[in-house]
Amino acid sequence: MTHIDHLNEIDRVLRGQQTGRDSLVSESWRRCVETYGMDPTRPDPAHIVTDAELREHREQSERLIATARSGLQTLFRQVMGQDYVLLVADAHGVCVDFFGDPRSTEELRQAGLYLGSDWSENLAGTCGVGSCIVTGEAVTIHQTDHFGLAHTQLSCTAAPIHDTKGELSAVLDISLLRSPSRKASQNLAMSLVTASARRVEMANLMATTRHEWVLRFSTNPEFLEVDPDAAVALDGTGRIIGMTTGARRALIPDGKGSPIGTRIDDWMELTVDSLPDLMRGRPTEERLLWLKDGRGLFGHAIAPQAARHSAHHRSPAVPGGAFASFAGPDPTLQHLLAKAARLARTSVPLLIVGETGTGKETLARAIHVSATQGRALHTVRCAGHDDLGHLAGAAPGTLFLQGVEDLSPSAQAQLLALLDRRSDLRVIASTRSDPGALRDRLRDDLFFRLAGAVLPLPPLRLRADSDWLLDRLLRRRSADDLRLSHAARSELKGRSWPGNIRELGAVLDVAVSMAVGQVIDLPDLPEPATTPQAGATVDDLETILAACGGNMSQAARRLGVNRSTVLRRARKASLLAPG
Ligand SMILES: Nc1ncnc2c1ncn2[C@@H]1O[C@H](COP(=O)(O)OP(=O)(O)OP(=O)(O)O)[C@@H](O)[C@H]1O
Repeated sequence: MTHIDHLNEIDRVLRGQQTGRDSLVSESWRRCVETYGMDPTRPDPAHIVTDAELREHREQSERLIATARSGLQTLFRQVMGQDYVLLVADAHGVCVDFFGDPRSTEELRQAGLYLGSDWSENLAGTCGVGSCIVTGEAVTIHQTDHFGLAHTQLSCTAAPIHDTKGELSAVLDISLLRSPSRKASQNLAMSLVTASARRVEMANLMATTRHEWVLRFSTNPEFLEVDPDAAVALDGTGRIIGMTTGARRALIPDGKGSPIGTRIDDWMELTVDSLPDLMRGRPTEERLLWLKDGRGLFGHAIAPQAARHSAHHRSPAVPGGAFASFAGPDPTLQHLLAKAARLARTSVPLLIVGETGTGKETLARAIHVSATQGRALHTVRCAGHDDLGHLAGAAPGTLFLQGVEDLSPSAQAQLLALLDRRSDLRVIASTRSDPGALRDRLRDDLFFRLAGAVLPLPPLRLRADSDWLLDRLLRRRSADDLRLSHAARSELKGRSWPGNIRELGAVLDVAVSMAVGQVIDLPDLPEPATTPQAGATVDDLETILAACGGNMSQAARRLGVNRSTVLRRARKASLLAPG
């Protein structure tokens, strides 16, 4: 095509005629003339920013460049034999990183394929980087797709790189000074550039969200762990706080809106508590995720890495990582978690003791996750499980025995034999019985194999962090920041919760669906499922009073007695000054 033909075609496109050009290209030509006032006949030289400006652009993209570099070097090695150059432009269109054959430096520089060249559409006209920035999509701008006559030899294929919030942060472009005339010759370039952009986004997400859960997913189980399609980062309540472009596309196929700030269970049949089931160690085919619209994907969860503390900061009171979201400001629980975090790194068998629904399994998973990144978690529900033969070939990792008091005598014997053979299985057991009663139910030799260290989880009525827990459970259930009225909060804090956190969760499920507007009020709460038990020990009374901040009426409601009874018992137990 001659220059005259090119100018004629632009003229025809401007007059609304179809010339067979991609609509993306003809729209860009229109913008060049009608919005930027450009003239295709004027030979526009490449726009190069000054050294000082380039330094500034590079400084702003520094982290991205560092994250992207090794992946881009690999990409460059793949394409350099075919005379491609590779450039990274920032979101303004300025080339901030560049890989090209040093022998062609001068020719490339003249074509504007060099550090500091500004490829924004309003300066360079229709071009790979500029059109990618305007459309937000991967594009190939091939030869005469370019607007300006100076660029009609080039072929440029560019893909956007978004930051973890979905904002455009850079453009990756591979260009050829001389290419075959068919645009389809650049299809391979398009696959390479989009795959590389996806990997840069993934590397950036992993580097910036180390202390959060990351859920990676893929339609293809074989590539799930080596090169997943997409990923989201989740905070401890399951809110999406970071994503790759692939994740936005998978969750919102029509591209309207952003999943940032929403909860993962708005999109998938999944809660943050089930993430440990998706960790490496379980066969990939079993790690299926279901999107709410029925599509299936394979998932791979990566647990938060514990925050590193400096030596003088190693207070056992603030365990991080998987333990961080387990409890709020309750000194007993914080102490327990610090102990659990230390024991997690050992092979000491652990026995977690607590009433139903107090979080024994949740704690066992947190210990597993923080101790054995990527190893298997085998959960055995001991009630009704008489044959443990299937564990003989279990992969190394954690063996969680849930409700160990229910192990039959024959299962106890099998378990002992298994533990003798398999030192690569770390045992965590949970029980609702107190350790004395458990010892009566198990063989002595087994009891002592399991109870290396005992971790007692307090029932909800004795926890001092009920405000924290209420807020956490509520955040996980409502996307629109529902609040509890003062009366509703006080009523919930006053209940005795025989079903503990599980029961509280179920009550909040009802309350969230009953609430009108932004506030959950008393009438939105379901009645307690059972009446409270009045027979509290002196220890319980003291702890409940402390957990209720000394509030006699709240303590009375938790215990199911009236206020004067609490007062009388507290005085009798010398918990209050007489008077
Ligand atoms: N620290 C926590 N924060 C939020 N939710 C929690 C916490 N601990 C437990 N839960 C929730 O409470 C419910 C019960 O937890 P879990 O199954 O761990 O209890 P459990 O003590 O093992 O119960 P059971 O003895 O009846 O099997 C689950 O839905 C879990 O997600």
